Amino acid sequence: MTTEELVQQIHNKQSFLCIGLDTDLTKIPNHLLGEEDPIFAFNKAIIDSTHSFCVAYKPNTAFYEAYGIKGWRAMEKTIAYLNSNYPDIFTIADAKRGDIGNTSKRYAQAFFEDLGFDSVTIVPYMGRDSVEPFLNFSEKHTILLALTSNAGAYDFQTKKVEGKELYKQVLETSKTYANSQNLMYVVGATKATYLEEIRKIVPESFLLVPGVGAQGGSLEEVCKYGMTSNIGLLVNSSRGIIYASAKSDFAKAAAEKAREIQQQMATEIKRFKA
Ligand SMILES: O=C(O)c1cc(=O)[nH]c(=O)n1[C@@H]1O[C@H](COP(=O)(O)O)[C@@H](O)[C@H]1O
Repeated sequence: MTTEELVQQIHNKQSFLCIGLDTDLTKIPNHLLGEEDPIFAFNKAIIDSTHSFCVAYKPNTAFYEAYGIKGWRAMEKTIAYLNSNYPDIFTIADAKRGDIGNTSKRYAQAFFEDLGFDSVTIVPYMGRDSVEPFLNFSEKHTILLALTSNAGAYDFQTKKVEGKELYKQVLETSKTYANSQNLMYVVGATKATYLEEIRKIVPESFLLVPGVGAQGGSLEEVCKYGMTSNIGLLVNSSRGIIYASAKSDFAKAAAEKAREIQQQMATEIKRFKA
């Protein structure tokens, strides 16, 4: 999917919501456990009930890999279901990969070609040759961790190296990579005030912003510091939406939660344009 198509979808739906499919068998409603593939059954119900309120879905691969071959199959079925039923939706494999060049190339093939995701999250620590193999794919997006939402982000990402914070170096250096137009960045919603500085370095890039909902980040602050004329934001919530209810009404409850966030987003878009 091109960035232009993503922007169009955001305007059409008045939403820049990404729903995280962090599907956990210990949290899904009991009645689904008797299904042949409970993870896929849960995802399908969540997708069918929420798709009109969001523009992206982000399965975090850890939640699938944890169940071995069954989990991987459920992820394959989920992305195939999205691609055939809701082809306008942007898909993110939250896999946080990155390795030496020839290995990264294989990861890129796995997520972009075999599974058919639009994007994948990548750890920048191994540098240029670990990221560029992902950037080679046209109409695919590489989402580089810049400043993450967790407390450990302060261990390295905000530390100064040669006078500049590491997350700023990640942003600046990655702009020199081949095909850097295919880059997006992760910035945690819990670090919204940093967005002002981040926008000075990447004024137009799309940012994936996880951390509203269960982690307590503020949508209003994210928009205040991070929104651009193309919106430029994909704000993710996982647990706060998909586990809104653990009963048989789980899909309806998720839709209500997603709709609530979509309406806040529509207000933020209006406020920005005013
Ligand atoms: O790359 C991510 O998506 C990510 C980066 C980050 O800095 N913080 C973060 O929470 N995430 C992911 O975003 C999701 C957040 O889930 P909730 O806290 O349940 O909304 C999880 O899948 C995390 O792995």
